[in-house]
Amino acid sequence: MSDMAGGEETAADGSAAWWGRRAWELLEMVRARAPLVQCITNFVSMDLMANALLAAGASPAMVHSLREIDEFTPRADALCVNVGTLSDGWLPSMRAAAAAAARSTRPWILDPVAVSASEFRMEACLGLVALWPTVIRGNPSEIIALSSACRVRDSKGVDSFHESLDAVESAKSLAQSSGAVVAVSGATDFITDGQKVVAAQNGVAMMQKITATGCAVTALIAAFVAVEPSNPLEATSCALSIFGLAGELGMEMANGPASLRVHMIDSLHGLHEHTVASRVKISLVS
Ligand SMILES: Nc1ncnc2c1ncn2[C@@H]1O[C@H](COP(=O)(O)OP(=O)(O)OP(=O)(O)O)[C@@H](O)[C@H]1O
Ligand SMILES: Cc1ncsc1CCO
Ligand SMILES: [Mg+2]
Repeated sequence: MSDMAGGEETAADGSAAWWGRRAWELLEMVRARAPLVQCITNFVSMDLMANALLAAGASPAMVHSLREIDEFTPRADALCVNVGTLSDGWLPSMRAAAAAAARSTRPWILDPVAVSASEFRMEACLGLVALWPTVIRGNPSEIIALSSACRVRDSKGVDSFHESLDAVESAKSLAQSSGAVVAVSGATDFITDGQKVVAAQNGVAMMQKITATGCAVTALIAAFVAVEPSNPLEATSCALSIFGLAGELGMEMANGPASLRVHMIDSLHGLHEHTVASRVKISLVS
């Protein structure tokens, strides 16, 4: 709960203490409400994504058949669409679910994995961006590529070849053109609504050595936006920071990527108010 003692920290004023309390408040809301998050995601990420959502207190559902969308998507509290292992068969489900979420005023979040890998992927992502995602979260190369809507010739894979700071201007322009909050992950995560820019600095570099940590944090963003749909900028910033904090705590017990994966999930599940309030590192950049 927000502690207004002192009186001066009543808004997103950029103070670390305010953000720490806000992150705890939203995590508590996720734990209390257990939002149902529908995930249409890649085969690599399904397990980590579902377990990260469960550890945070949300309720994951990997539902992707076109025959279930009209019935199921309006009942979900948020939708996460991830094009990591995109195929002709799944794209219609992604489009239908995004449209159904938008129609039922449910937040939906896009993860444009490796958007520059092929024209098929780029066209698919541009089509999905046109369906009004609430948030778009990608690594720097993905956000730069999607923002400029052209292929990045030096990167064809799912990993990023850019630093997140390089992508801030691209993120702002993508946010302005799409109407979505755009988040770029990295050593510092940057989150923007096209005007304000927020930085979230939790996390450890080893998280990049576990496949699908980015996919999992996108799903966590969906859970946070589900409980705070009126403020996707704050919800997205807090989700990224909470996930990074779980990585930091997990790293204290890990020997490498495989054990970090396990300890990160345990840490996400066990987060306490004092740890969140004192270790969340979020600030308003501009
Ligand atoms: N150098 C770093 N230091 C600290 N945290 C990092 C670093 N790089 C990435 N992270 C964190 O790791 C998580 C995944 O981000 P990343 O940019 O690797 O996503 P991604 O490339 O989409 O991953 P994937 O495609 O494997 O799911 C995020 O929570 C991000 O904050
Ligand atoms: C490795 C990989 N390939 C397609 S999706 C995915 C998971 C990380 O995005
Ligand atoms: Mg990714």
